[in-house]
Amino acid sequence: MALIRKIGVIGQGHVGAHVANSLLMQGVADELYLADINAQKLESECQDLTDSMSFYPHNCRVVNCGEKYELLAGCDVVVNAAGDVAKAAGDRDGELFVTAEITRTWPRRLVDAGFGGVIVTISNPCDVVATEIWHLTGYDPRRIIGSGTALDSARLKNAIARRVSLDQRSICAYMLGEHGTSQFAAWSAVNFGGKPLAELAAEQPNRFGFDLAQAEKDARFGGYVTYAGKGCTEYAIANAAVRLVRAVVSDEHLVTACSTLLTGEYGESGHYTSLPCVVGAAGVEEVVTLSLTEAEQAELHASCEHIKGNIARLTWWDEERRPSLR
Ligand SMILES: NC(=O)c1ccc[n+]([C@@H]2O[C@H](COP(=O)([O-])OP(=O)(O)OC[C@H]3O[C@@H](n4cnc5c(N)ncnc54)[C@H](O)[C@@H]3O)[C@@H](O)[C@H]2O)c1
Repeated sequence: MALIRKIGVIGQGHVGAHVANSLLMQGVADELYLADINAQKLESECQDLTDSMSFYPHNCRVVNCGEKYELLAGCDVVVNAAGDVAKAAGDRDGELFVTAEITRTWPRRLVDAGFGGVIVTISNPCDVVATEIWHLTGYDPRRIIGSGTALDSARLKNAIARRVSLDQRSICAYMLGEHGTSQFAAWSAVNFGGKPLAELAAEQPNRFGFDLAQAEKDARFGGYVTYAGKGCTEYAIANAAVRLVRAVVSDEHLVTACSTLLTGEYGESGHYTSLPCVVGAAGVEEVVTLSLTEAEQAELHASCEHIKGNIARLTWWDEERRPSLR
């Protein structure tokens, strides 16, 4: 019996539509289940994707699920990209009350329909939404992955690669903490083929002794550069999310930054944020705790405080938790 890979995408805006296209371009899905409250947009996206089927590497059945989230219950992975990106123009937190409300709709319906897969959630503020999905579903937290700083880490590699003239994929570098402005570069962990950045900077200061603060700023605010001219960011986040989906469906045990529930790492617990994680069929299988410097740990704590502050703004949170979690 052939394995049928079923992937769902909730929200067919800029990001969700690119996730769908990227999944098909990379041949990751055999069946694609798309949902959105905007019936016309959804129908148009389904038409455009199926019109492209002759050009994708594999055939795929595309299912228009409308708002029937229950139809996604058989998926191996569901990607959440529902939101209203216009509200995030100046700050991702601007979408807090919008995405928090949206998240009160679909997760329970997936639970009640017997969903047994992994959720990759993109919608902002990413760490808060991931925490909320965990609270509302009561799932094993490893099954809920926030895309978190997977994207920001790619932006950091882009910023470093431009300065040192190396392939981005050959650089090990992480932005950690919140997928928001409180994220930070874990410079102490940056290495090239196993050689730490600090050693290279001492040996070749002209090439590797670049301005760390400026490179970090490029990563932290790269999304706003993209947003400024497009009113959204789409290619990089879609590819980052599909990378996570591939790691799950192929049980890759991929090491990547992503947002996961903290359970005591660096003294933090009870909410999602990004650390390097091992991602496979079960979702987040392990969290990699780095030997962060004291200054980096202070940045992580500040980032966690910001996420916890946003969670505290959602006053209905406790009443709506699933009983098993009270
Ligand atoms: N985590 C990241 O790195 C990252 C990067 C880019 C965008 N984002 C976030 O991803 C989300 C989507 O971004 P976008 O540019 O596609 O936004 P968008 O406004 O273009 O599209 C959002 C889509 O969600 C749909 N939607 C709203 N409520 C829904 C519901 N209850 N069920 C199903 N669909 C619903 C809308 O109809 C719309 O089609 C936003 O929250 C955005 O901030 C996150």
